[in-house]
Amino acid sequence: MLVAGIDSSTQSCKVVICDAGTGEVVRQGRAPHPPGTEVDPAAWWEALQVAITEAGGFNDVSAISIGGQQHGMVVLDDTGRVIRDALLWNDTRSAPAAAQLREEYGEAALAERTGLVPVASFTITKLRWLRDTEPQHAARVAAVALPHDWLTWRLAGFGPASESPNGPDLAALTTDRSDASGTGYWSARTGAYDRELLAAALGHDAIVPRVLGPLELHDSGTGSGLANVPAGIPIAAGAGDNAAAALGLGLKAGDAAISIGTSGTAFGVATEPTADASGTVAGFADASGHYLPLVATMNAARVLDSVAELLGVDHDELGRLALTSAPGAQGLVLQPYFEGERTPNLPDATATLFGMTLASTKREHLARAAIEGMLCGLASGLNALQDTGLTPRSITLVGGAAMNPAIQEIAAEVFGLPVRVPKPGEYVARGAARQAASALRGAWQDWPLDLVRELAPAPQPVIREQYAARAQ
Ligand SMILES: Nc1ncnc2c1ncn2[C@@H]1O[C@H](COP(=O)(O)OP(=O)(O)O)[C@@H](O)[C@H]1O
Ligand SMILES: O=C(CO)[C@@H](O)[C@H](O)COP(=O)(O)O
Repeated sequence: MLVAGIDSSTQSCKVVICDAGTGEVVRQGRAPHPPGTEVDPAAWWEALQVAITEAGGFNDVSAISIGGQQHGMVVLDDTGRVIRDALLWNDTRSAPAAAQLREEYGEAALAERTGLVPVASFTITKLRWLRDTEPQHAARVAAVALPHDWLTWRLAGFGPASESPNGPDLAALTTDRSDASGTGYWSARTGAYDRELLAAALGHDAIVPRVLGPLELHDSGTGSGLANVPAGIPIAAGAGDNAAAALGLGLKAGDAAISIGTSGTAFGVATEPTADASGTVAGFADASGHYLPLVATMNAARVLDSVAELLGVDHDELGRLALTSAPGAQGLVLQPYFEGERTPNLPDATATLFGMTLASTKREHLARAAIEGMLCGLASGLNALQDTGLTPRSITLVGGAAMNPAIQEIAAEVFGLPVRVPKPGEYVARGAARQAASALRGAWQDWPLDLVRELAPAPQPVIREQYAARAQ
């Protein structure tokens, strides 16, 4: 029996088709998403179709689940149409709206109420921005969804009447607890929406997706009429991408992972919800019924993309160059806030290169400084997770940049824990597929995880010391 998992992530859509019993990937496909932090959801729907086709279609698939980038604001009118382009998690225009919400309700009170202290990434701040900046759009909002909610709804055949066999039934929108917990108007602690906060942000109440349980299936199976997606395939609840990665890696309570994709995230599975009034740790729920405290940075894989491009090398060569430098990169420190930053909350920050001397201003030192600076932000995130009581024995590395051997080795120098590297793969999509298999069979399926590398901690304190001395 085969199941399909989808990762509709920031940069691309990935589809894996797996054996439901073993998790072995038998086919896969992918398609790019448009660049930018404001995207027409139609582009995700088109990319999904291309990726499904590249994966050979779903004719032989028994269940499907969608994981997706978290927090993106998808606003729908009462005809099921998307009102404006979605604002993504890495769009910082709602930073003033976030500050307003923090001022109105208080940081500690919001952390207690929703698990989150609002920053520009979270959906609630985007709704407040919409209310104040595009009131004509805010007034038309009948429902608010997240990327994976909206794609699930479309795959089930819902949407504007002219495009969807099942029409614009907004009550058929669903989500799961992991993605709901990233909105800022749902509480992982109570498992309920906070409608007062939703209305205070948007200016009025709206339909929000029904939160399915971890192994619950959508009431409708597939029904979109796509040529290579037969009608009636069961669709599972789906998840936010980090929670889906936790499923794909088989993380258990107490385990932690670090993902290096467009975002950098450090997260772990906890048995109790967290409420960090400093806002460093987001108190998310996971997709299994536990919790997923998480620290996210906005500057991760693309820092390396940018420095590799500057040096005129590919990722492999960037890694090789970095390893010819030495820990501390001869004093060169890159604070990599190219896109502003979320943790720490510095939405308008830019990147800075410190410590340039005639000796340090060399290609290999810049390559290493980029990797070290990017990993130092994640190491601080890991420490913040540990401060919440999480005591992981190792870190599992995932995401596009985690496949780079230099990043793996430098991670062992900065994280202070053993680093486990799984076989290259799409672990968000695999986690979604595992959820689909488990929901279909009514019990969690254990899929083995193949590791290709395990690195012992190789502490190089100079890296974090000199970063801390320079960084904001
Ligand atoms: N070997 C590598 N070394 C460093 N970065 C890499 C490597 N391979 C891919 N990447 C980067 O990883 C990113 C894509 O990772 P991915 O986890 O798929 O991102 P997302 O889920 O945010 O869309 C891209 O920025 C890509 O350039
Ligand atoms: O905002 C967060 C987590 O809070 C990000 O992790 C997004 O969920 C995007 O993930 P990638 O597409 O970078 O994997």
